[in-house]
Amino acid sequence: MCTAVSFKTKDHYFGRNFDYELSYGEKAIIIPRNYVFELRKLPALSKHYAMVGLTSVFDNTPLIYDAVNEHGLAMAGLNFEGNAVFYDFDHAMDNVTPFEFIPYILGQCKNVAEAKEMLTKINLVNEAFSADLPLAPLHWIISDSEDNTIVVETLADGMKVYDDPVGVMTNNPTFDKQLFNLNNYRGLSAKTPENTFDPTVDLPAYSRGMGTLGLPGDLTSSSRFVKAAFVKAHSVCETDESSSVSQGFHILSAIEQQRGCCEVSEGKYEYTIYSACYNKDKGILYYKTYEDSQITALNMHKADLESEQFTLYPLSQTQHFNYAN
Ligand SMILES: C[C@H](CCC(=O)NCCS(=O)(=O)O)[C@H]1CC[C@H]2[C@@H]3[C@H](O)C[C@@H]4C[C@H](O)CC[C@]4(C)[C@H]3C[C@H](O)[C@]12C
Repeated sequence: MCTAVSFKTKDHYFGRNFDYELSYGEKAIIIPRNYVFELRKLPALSKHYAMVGLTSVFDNTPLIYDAVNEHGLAMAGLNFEGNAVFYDFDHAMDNVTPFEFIPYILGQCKNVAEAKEMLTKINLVNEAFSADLPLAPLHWIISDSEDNTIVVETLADGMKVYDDPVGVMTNNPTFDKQLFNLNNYRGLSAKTPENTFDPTVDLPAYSRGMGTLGLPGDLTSSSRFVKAAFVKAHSVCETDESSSVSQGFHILSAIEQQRGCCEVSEGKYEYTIYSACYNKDKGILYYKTYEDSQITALNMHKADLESEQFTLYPLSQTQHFNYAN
């Protein structure tokens, strides 16, 4: 399971939990403007926007999970098992493989409006990276520095591009159903509710937080969608960078997964391998891993963005303690 959330304070942020039972050797990456993205069905992208993100690398090729580009457009791929369909080659379209989709969009679009325009020409073609790395059944969230957010799903009846008014995406079911499900929680509130149940009966508010009674806390993708949307909608925080990034991780921690609670096969557990929080305006990736709660920051603007080589940064996987004595 994974969850992505966009939010804003003074700047605009985009966060993502990467939840899974195994790692493909994820690393942080800065990809400069002149790195040549070879494409399977289209001419290479030899000049494009720079980006910072999280990726695995196979055959010296970055296969990006989530990233933000130098114009503040962010994108992430999340599992969409059983729903994602990729299509046969279409001569009338720009055929892009699913593993090329994130760099293809972030390399060429400044914002969601440009991405929407580009999506009208894209056919996500059913070609895997290699025999060892089959097609990943993903859907994608794309969010810009004006906080416009869309979700892209390729279903049996074609590509759907949904406006995402809550700025949240998880996994199944399809996005329209996820959004509709929020209706079931429209009565939830950060405030203590009045007794409308039966005002003639004494029903005292015996606890704080009674407005959130019924907010799901389980690990299903539909519950995580509701919880992330509620927490984001009610998030209150100072607008400076430190407070905003801290708040971003607090939002993500509301739907993080502790190892042991979701067994996906005998002895294998899904857990939050990393949480990433991007400042879209400043091109900074902040991340934490399951093993290291300290926040690591990677600022793309501190790299040479005119270079032709990407730079990889191993994820920190040892806990950093602040010893008080
Ligand atoms: C499984 C990951 C998504 C995490 C997630 O959503 N988990 C929820 C599981 S569930 O719905 O609740 O069951 C996705 C995100 C990015 C994916 C990877 C990236 O797309 C890059 C390559 C793409 C290759 O085609 C397959 C390997 C791969 C390395 C992918 C493996 C896997 O599908 C990843 C790691």
